Amino acid sequence: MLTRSRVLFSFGVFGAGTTAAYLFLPDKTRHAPTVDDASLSPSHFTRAILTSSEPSGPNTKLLVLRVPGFTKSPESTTSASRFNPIWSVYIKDDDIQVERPYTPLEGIDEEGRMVFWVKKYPKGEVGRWLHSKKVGDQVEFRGPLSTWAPREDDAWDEIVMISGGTGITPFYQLCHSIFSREDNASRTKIPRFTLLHSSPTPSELPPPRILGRLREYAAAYPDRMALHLFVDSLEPPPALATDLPPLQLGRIGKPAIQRTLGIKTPSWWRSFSFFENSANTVKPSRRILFLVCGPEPMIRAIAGPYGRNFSQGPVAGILGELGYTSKEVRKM
Ligand SMILES: Cc1cc2nc3c(=O)[nH]c(=O)nc-3n(C[C@H](O)[C@H](O)[C@H](O)COP(=O)(O)OP(=O)(O)OC[C@H]3O[C@@H](n4cnc5c(N)ncnc54)[C@H](O)[C@@H]3O)c2cc1C
Repeated sequence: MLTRSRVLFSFGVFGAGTTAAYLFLPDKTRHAPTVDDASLSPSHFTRAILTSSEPSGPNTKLLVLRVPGFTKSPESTTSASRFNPIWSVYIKDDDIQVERPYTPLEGIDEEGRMVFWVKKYPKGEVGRWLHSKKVGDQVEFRGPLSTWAPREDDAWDEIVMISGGTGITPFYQLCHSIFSREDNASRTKIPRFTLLHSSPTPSELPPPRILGRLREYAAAYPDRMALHLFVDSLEPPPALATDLPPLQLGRIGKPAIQRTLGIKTPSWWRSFSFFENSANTVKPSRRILFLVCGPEPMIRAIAGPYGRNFSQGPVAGILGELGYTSKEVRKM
C-alpha cells in the first residue's frame, strides 16, 4: 500500500555534471530498490501511473505521470538573486532494466503529477518504451537529480539558453519556475533570460503546451525574457497549425547568436584580415552565461565537443570563436 510521504529535494549532493558522470561511472544506485511509498529520492525508485499520453508531433509525446499518495512539502525559498535548480528524474524501462533522465516540464504538482515531453528515436530504448506505454500502466522513476543549479555567488546579467529538439525541456522548466509566478518574475535581481530554440521543421517544434507558455512569458516580461525560434526548413507545416510563432529560417549559427546578443560584427575588410578569429567581434560588457542543450552535433557546433566521459571539455565552436570560456558556457 502506498503511504503519504514528502518529497526530498536533495539537490545539494548532486553537483554539476552528475547526470553525465552517472551514465559512465559504476554506481550502486543503478540497482536502486523500488519503495512502496510515495517518497522521492535519487537512491530509490518510486512507482507512478501514466495518466495521459498524447502525440505532440511526428516522434514526440506529452506524457503525464502521477505518483499516488504524493504530498508536496512547502517549496524552499530561494534568495532574491537566485532561482531554483533545473532537475530531472531517471525513468526505468522495466523490460530491459535501463534508465534515462527526463525533465518534468513544470516540476511536480500538489497531486504528484509530472508532465514530460519525450522524443522517440528509431533505435532508442527508453523513449520507444515510454511511447508504447498505455494510460494506467506503471512507470518507475527516481530523482530529483540536479541538471544545472546556479551557484550562490553567480551574478549573471543574462542567461542565454540554446536548445535543439527536446533539449528545450530543461529551459522550459527553468523559465516556467520563474515566469509562471509574478512574485518570482518581478524580482529585481534575476538575470535576463534569452532562449534560442531550433527544430528541424515547424511540425517538430515543441507543442503549444511548451511554446505557448514561453511566448506568454516573453510577452508579459519583454525586458526579462526573449524567445527566438529557428527551423531548418519551413516544410512540412505542423498538422494542427493554428498560431505559428514567428520563425527564423536556418540553424542557430554565429550570425544568429551575434544578432540576438547585439554583438557588433566587424567591418567587411576586417573579416579578411588576420583579426579573423580573435578581434572580429566585440563581446558585450554584460556578464552572459550560455546553457546549451540538444543533440550532440548541435552542442559541438555551438560550444565544442564534450570532454572525456561527457565532462564539459574546453569551449570551442561558435561560442569559442566569440571568446567565451568554460566559466561562461555550460553544455547540458
Ligand atoms: C538531464 C537530461 C534531461 C533529459 N530530458 C529529456 C526530456 O525531457 N525529454 C526527452 O525526450 N529526452 C530527454 N533527455 C534525453 C534522454 O535522457 C535520452 O537520452 C533519450 O530519450 C534517448 O534515450 P533512448 O533510450 O530512447 O535512446 P538510446 O537507446 O539512448 O539511443 C538510441 C539511438 O538514438 C540516438 N539518440 C539518442 N539520443 C539522441 C539525441 N538526443 N539526439 C539524436 N539522437 C539521439 C542514439 O545515437 C542511438 O542511435 C534528457 C537527457 C538528459 C541528460
